[in-house]
Amino acid sequence: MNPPNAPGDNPVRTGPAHPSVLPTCAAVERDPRAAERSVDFPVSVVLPAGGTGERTGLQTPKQFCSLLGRPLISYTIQAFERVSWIHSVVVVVAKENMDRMMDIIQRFQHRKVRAVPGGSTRHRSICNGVLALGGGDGEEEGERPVAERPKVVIIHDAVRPFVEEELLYNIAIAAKEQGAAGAIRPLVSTVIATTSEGFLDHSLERAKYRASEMPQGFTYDVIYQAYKKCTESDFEFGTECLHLALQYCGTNAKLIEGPPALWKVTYKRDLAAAESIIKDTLSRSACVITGGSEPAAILADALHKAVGPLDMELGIVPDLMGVNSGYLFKEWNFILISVSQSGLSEVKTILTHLEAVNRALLYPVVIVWVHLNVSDELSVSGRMAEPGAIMDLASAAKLRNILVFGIQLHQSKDAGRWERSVLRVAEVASALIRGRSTALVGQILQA
Ligand SMILES: Nc1ccn([C@@H]2O[C@H](COP(=O)(O)OP(=O)(O)OP(=O)(O)O)[C@@H](O)[C@H]2O)c(=O)n1
Ligand SMILES: O=P(O)(O)OC[C@@H](O)[C@@H](O)[C@@H](O)CO
Repeated sequence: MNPPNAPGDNPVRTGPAHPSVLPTCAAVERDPRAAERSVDFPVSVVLPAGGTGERTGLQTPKQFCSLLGRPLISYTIQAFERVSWIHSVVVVVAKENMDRMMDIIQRFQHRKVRAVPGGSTRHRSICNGVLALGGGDGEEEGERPVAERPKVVIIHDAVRPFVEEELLYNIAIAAKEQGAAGAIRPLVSTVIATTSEGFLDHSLERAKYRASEMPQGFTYDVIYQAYKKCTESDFEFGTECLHLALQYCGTNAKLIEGPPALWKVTYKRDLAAAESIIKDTLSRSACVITGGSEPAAILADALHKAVGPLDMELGIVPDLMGVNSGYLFKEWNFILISVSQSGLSEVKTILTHLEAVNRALLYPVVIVWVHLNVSDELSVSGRMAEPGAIMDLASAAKLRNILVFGIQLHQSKDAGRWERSVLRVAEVASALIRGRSTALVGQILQA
């Protein structure tokens, strides 16, 4: 690949279309390009988060375990507060976690959310959440006027962070029409019944059964009455809200098959899987900033053509001013190419922009700073800022959830060497964006 003629610095978007709705992870805020659905009745949400997460084997309840520096429950809350037609969210947490929950709501600036005390079982916690929507304080029922109660209540385990607006909409509409609705998935394993001695008694015909997942939706009256009428045994041992609606309200829930991403974080491995999905979702696009210089634009164009290793959507711009400031939002990462003496000033400028829009509030932003040495000197540090200054800048940015990594590249007139260097920049930049390893922050890697 020979260095091409300098392309214009027009924004170039390549690769897969930027997801308008992130199917596996809530975007920072409601995506204006997401299909705008309207719901003409009030919908509220109950997120049961009062468990201890015993099956993870961890001290911290799984809903509070961090994924990319942010508690799992914050991702789930975000998935709901970005939906414009959802009126309010009630998070139900154990009393001993109430302060922690309030801190999360405040720290991550969650809106439409309030926390109420949970119960000793999942059903008791969900019931407390439903009572809170009716005007109670989460333990005693209140008498909020019917007009102020939600028409539909969506119930969703707080440890299921991957939920799409489209499914929520379908569940809410079906719940209003049928009284109850629930998400289902095909069974992966066959269900069998055992004898008391631990032997196979019989197996169920898998094709006739489905796994009951979340979200589920109910008209407020159905779920309220179901909890009013259910037994202590239901509260103590039950796991299925749809069953309560059928048993105590005669309501057959409408079942809606959801996407594979509905799974519940149950075991420790599920936390790692969830973080990996979030990392993948956040690594789908990068904005390449050239500063308007010709050598940088040539490199940017070469990166744009090296789509293989850098398998992500690229936008190429000279700066982040004017219309280009749009790249400061959503899930864009940044590849900043500088050829100036130190280049630190360009990094400082982009850091200022990112902080001005509070972009790193909900998840870490990656800046890969590529220092293109166009001088004849071969020395690595010939024209670059002192490594110490770079580390100081990157360490300070890391405290603000912005990860700055460096790549040193020497422009070569030898076509073959240049091509190899460009591919290395693409590979290293891709690995840094996808890996988001805080251990490499401030390091200068060689391309
Ligand atoms: N008393 C309880 C128990 C569970 N839950 C919530 O119900 C959801 C699904 O329950 P589960 O996955 O079983 O969570 P835990 O009970 O915490 O897990 P474990 O059984 O491993 O302790 C979780 O968000 C959990 O926090 C709750 O609100 N109140
Ligand atoms: O039983 P657990 O408390 O682990 O999880 C709750 C699940 O049973 C529940 O989320 C779905 O099956 C839908 O009811």
